[in-house]
Amino acid sequence: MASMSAQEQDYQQRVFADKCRRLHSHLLGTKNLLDSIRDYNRTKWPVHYPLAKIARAAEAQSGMGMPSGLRRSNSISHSMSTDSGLAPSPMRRAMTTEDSSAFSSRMTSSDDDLQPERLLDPNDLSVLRLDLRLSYHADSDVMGSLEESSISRLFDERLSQCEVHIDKLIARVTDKSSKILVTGDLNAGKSTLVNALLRREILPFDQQPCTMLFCEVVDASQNGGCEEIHAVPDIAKYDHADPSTYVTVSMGDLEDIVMDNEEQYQQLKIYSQDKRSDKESLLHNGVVDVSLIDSPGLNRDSLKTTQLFARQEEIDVVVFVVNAENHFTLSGQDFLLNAGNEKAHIFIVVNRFDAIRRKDRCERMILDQIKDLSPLTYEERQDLVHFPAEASGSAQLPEPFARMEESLRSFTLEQRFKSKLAPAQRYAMNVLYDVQYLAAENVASATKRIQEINAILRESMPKYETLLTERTENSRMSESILDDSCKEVREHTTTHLTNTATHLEDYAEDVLLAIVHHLEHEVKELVNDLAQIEQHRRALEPLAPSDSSSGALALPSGGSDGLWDDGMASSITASQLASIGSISNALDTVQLELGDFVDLDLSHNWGTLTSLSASASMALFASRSMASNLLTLMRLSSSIGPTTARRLMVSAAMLVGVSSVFYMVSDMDATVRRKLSARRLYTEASRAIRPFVWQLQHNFERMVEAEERRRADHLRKRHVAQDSQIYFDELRNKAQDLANAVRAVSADVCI
Ligand SMILES: Nc1nc2c(ncn2[C@@H]2O[C@H](COP(=O)(O)OP(=O)(O)OP(=O)(O)O)[C@@H](O)[C@H]2O)c(=O)[nH]1
Repeated sequence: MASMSAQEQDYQQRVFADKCRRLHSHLLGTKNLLDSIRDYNRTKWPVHYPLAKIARAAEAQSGMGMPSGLRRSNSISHSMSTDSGLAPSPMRRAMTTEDSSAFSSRMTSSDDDLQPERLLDPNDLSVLRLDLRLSYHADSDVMGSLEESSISRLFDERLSQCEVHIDKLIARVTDKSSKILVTGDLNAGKSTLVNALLRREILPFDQQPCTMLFCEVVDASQNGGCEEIHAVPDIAKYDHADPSTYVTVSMGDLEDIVMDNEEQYQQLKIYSQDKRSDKESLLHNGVVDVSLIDSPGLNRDSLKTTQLFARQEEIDVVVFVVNAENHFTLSGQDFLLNAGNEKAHIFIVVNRFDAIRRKDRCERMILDQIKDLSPLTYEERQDLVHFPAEASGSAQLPEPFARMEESLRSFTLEQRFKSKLAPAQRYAMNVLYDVQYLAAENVASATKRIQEINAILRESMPKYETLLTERTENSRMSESILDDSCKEVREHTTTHLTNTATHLEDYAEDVLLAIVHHLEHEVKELVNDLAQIEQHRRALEPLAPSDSSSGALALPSGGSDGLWDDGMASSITASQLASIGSISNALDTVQLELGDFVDLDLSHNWGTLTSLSASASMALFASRSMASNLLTLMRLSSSIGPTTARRLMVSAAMLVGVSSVFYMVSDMDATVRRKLSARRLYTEASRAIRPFVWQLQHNFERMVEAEERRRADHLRKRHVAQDSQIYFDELRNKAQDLANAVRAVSADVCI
């Protein structure tokens, strides 16, 4: 790669600044989209996560016979996966499973430097894939076993993580410096390489593993030109202007700290002066501030490896140092596979190559490995894969090392877009592809939901309409039944009572006639007696003085001979009450009262009653031609004895009493008719039946209300689904537009 002129450098600076600005804006847009999805997921529509499809994709992936190292585990157990911009092909969303064979043939090809083909099924997610530690199968209904809310919560967390990562990418895009991570297996020669690039033996090196923490070598100009070593316990809080965030270490103690660090420091910041010119120095080069980070061996322990992965977003260039004697170990392969997802291009330095006897064979074998592990790196192997001889620190470096150094400088400086902006661009693209994919899934899900609800509403409509009709019909019918029932009760009651009253009347009449006959007999007997007495008196008349002054009938009055004493009255009243009480009981069902049958207010009506009874008795006497006999009786009463008169009067009193009852009973029908009017019977019956009608109508109302609530609930859900359909459709379009804009940032990457 030829060096750029000052003019070219200036132009490239401006282009780079423009790309940074655009990418920064798109990253913000992407973050806003995620924010909007989070909000929607929380408040309106739990985002449908296509677990089953992803499970099938995972199975299809494993069915394609990919090497185990190339398969993604179902669980994103590695934090690298969280942060990586696992790049899908622009075509991957359009692919179907039928395309999988074609897909597999494209696995190692590339149509876009920034969009390396993913080793994933098209129906898959990358950045927004959930960390579900499940062993699921395509056939199993995983969604069914997981609460929708749990998925929603996990998805919310994933979105949150993505937003945090985008914030870091934004910080990177606006950062004016570049970080080069030097990594590789234990004792591969990482520290030796960094020292060679710095032309100073700053970092300790040894035949045995010695680097125990990350050592970042930064140009001293970033520390006011002062050479210092800061041991940083918490790199997230580090501020070189705040001494409380680090411990200053002398150059003499550096080796001890690097070799013996026991987790007390996360990182060393080594501010070093490079007295070389900008053209020669990698740290200060006149274009961008570069720092070199030496790291512990990948296979030292998982903790440091994890830390390394977690810090991926801060790294612009990865220099992977591989020991030519060991080739790529498993940990090295794993790193390249994962790092390659975000850092499509890895700068590879094959160390200890000088010690190899069959160099061509070694070179071929290592390149073959690289071809599998990092296809894009392999494609640019001329610039990115180097086999330098050991840099001994002498002023005159071997030619392969000089070429490697120039390539690294060029890769870092001239292709900063690839090394610095591309990871952010790739990550944003992956997020936006995932958003499009999820948006499409949710549009489909919402559409399906709407169709289901429409089907439910359609199917339930006849039932609802029938219910409404039946409610109206029931209301009308129940009123009609009520009316009919009341009429029936009224008629039945009237008939029954009339019959009862008639029977009572007949009975009373029979009793009265018997008494009348008895009385007639008594009167006849009495008349006969009187006739005999008369004869006897006439026979004796000459012997006795005449007493014609007492010709009038003298009824006994007062004392125990009184006919209408209270005892008699109460006796009649009690018997009347007793007989009529049974009727009252029989009529309880319609809540009739005794007073409805007879006028029992005797205290007020007694006078009327007695006079009417007397009239009735007289009428009976008249009808039986007893008037003359009675008149005779009355006329002769003065001449009969008290015993005979009492018999007569008792019989007469009985006649009067029975006549009174007869009157009351004979009047009962009229009283019943008067008091129990048709309207009253109707009202009473209605009052008795109405609660059942109300209950029936209430039950119908409740059924209608329940159905209406169900329908309202479905309508509400359909409304939410329709909103979601619109929202996710718009989201898909926005994500697509944004993805195009992000892609366009790299359009003029080569100037
Ligand atoms: N022959 C040869 N030896 C090398 C080369 N590079 C490094 N070494 C030696 O390999 C040993 C380990 O080198 P380091 O730089 O300490 O390796 P490292 O990868 O930093 O080791 P750790 O940080 O402990 O993982 C040292 O003795 C170096 O002199 C090389 O290119 N050729």
